[in-house]
Amino acid sequence: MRYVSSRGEAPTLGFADVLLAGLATDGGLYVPETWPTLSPETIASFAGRPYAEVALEVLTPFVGGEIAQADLERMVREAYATFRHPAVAPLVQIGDRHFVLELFHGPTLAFKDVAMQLLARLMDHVLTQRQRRATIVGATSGDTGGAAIAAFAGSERTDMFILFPKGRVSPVQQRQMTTAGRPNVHALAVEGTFDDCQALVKSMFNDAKFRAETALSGVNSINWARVMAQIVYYFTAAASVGAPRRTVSFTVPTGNFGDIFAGFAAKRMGLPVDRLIIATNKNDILERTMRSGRYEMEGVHATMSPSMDIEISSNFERLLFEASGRDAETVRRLMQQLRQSGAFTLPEPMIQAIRAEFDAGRTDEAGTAETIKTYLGTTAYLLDPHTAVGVAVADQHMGDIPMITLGTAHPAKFPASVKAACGVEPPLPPSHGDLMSREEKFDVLPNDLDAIEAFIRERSRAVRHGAAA
Ligand SMILES: Cc1ncc(COP(=O)(O)O)c(C=O)c1O
Ligand SMILES: N[C@@H](CCOP(=O)(O)O)C(=O)O
Repeated sequence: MRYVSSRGEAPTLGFADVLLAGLATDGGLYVPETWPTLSPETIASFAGRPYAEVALEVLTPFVGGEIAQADLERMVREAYATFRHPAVAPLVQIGDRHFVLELFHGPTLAFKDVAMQLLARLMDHVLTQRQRRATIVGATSGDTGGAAIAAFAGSERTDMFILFPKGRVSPVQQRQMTTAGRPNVHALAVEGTFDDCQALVKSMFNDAKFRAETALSGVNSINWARVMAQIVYYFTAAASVGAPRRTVSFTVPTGNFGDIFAGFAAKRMGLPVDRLIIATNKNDILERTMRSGRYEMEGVHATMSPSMDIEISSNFERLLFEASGRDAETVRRLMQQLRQSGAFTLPEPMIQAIRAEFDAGRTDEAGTAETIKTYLGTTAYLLDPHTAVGVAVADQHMGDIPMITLGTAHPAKFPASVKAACGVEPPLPPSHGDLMSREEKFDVLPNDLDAIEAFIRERSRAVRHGAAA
C-alpha cells in the first residue's frame, strides 16, 4: 500500500513513513493510493467477534506488510486491552432504530483513545526499528491532548508537546494533560483558539529546517494512522446491527472531520452506509458549507462541547481530494483561497458529490442541553455534550434505516455542563482516582511560532541531556 498527498506535490510513501511524517511536505494530507475492499462475507463475519480481531483484519491492508503480522497483532491486542469495556466500543440502543456507539471506555474517556493507544505502539515500534527518536507535536481542543499524553507518557523514543487553547478546555481535560508527571510530555497553554494551535502545528511541519532538526512527527488526525484506526469501529458497529445485509447511517459529532472521514473510508471499503451525517454545534461552518457550497470562516464560539469548537476542519481536505476526483491542483487552489481570504466556494460537481453521501445538521447550546435532559428523562441515558449534539442532529434525520450516533466522550469529562443541563453531576470513573487533586504542570505561551519553536528546541534538548546524564 502506498499513500499520496492531497496536494500532489509530496513524495508517495509507504505506511511506516506516513506514520512518522504526520503532514505531507507539501502541506497536504496523506490518503491511500487506492481503497482496499472487504467482501460482504468478511464484513458479516465481524458480528460478535472480539474488537482486536476485527481491527487486525481492517488494518492489515493499510499497513501493507511494512510491520510483521505477529508484531501488528500484538500491538493491536495490547492497545485494546487498555479499554475498560470488554467489547471496547459497545452499542447502546436509545430509540426505536437509534443507537449510540460508546467510544469512551479507554484511558482518557474519549474516542481519541481508540486510535491513540494503537498509534503510540506503532510509532514506538517503527522508531525502535529505525533506531531513532521523534519530537511529536499536537494541537488539541481538549481530548486529543489527554489521549496522546496517556498513550505516549514514558515512551523512550519520543518527546511530546501538546498545544491547547488556554481557558477553553474543561478542567478534567486540562488535568489529563497537565498531571502526567513524565519528563517526555509537555502541555503548552497557548493564548488563542484551537485553530491557532492547529495552525502553529502545521507551520512547524512547513518549517523544513525545524522539521528536520527536531525529527518532527504528529498525532492529530492529519496523521493518516489516526483516521485508519478509527475506521474499525464503523465496521464493528454496523455488523452488530446486521450489515452487510442491512444498510446503516451514522451521525458523527464533528470538528476536525477526522472521525467522519473514517466513516467515509469504511464506506469506500465496502461497508453499506446510507448517509454520513455531520453534526455541528454553534461552530457550524460545515453545516453552512453543505447548504451553500461555500466554506467561510466567521470566528470560533466557545461552547459546552469545546472539543468541537473548530473552524479549520483539517480532514475536510481529504474529502475535497476525493470529491474532486483526486484532483490535487483543485485542492491546492481551494486551500490557497482559504489561507488568503478565509473562504472558498466549491465547484458545483464537488458539492453535489459530497451531498450524495453526506448530510449535515446543527444544534445550539439550548438544543444540546435540552437533548441531555430529554434523554436522561426518557431513556435514563446520560449523554456528554458532544454526543448530545450528535443525538440531536440524528433525531432531525431519522428515517427507516438504523442510525448509529457516535458517542465520542464520557459525560464525566464535562460535569459542570452536564449538571447545568439536567441536574446530575456524573462522577469520574475510579480509574481517574485523584486526577482533580494532582499537581498540575504546564507552560503558558503566546500564539507565536518563533516562541513555541524555541521552547520546543530548548525543552527537548534538556530532556535528552537529562536522559544521557
Ligand atoms: C468529544 C469529541 N467529539 C467530537 C469531536 C470531533 O471529532 P473530529 O475532530 O474527528 O471531527 C472531538 C474532537 O475531535 C471530540 O473530542
Ligand atoms: N477535538 C480534537 C481536536 C483535534 O482533533 P484531531 O482529531 O485532529 O486530533 C481534540 O479534542 O483535541
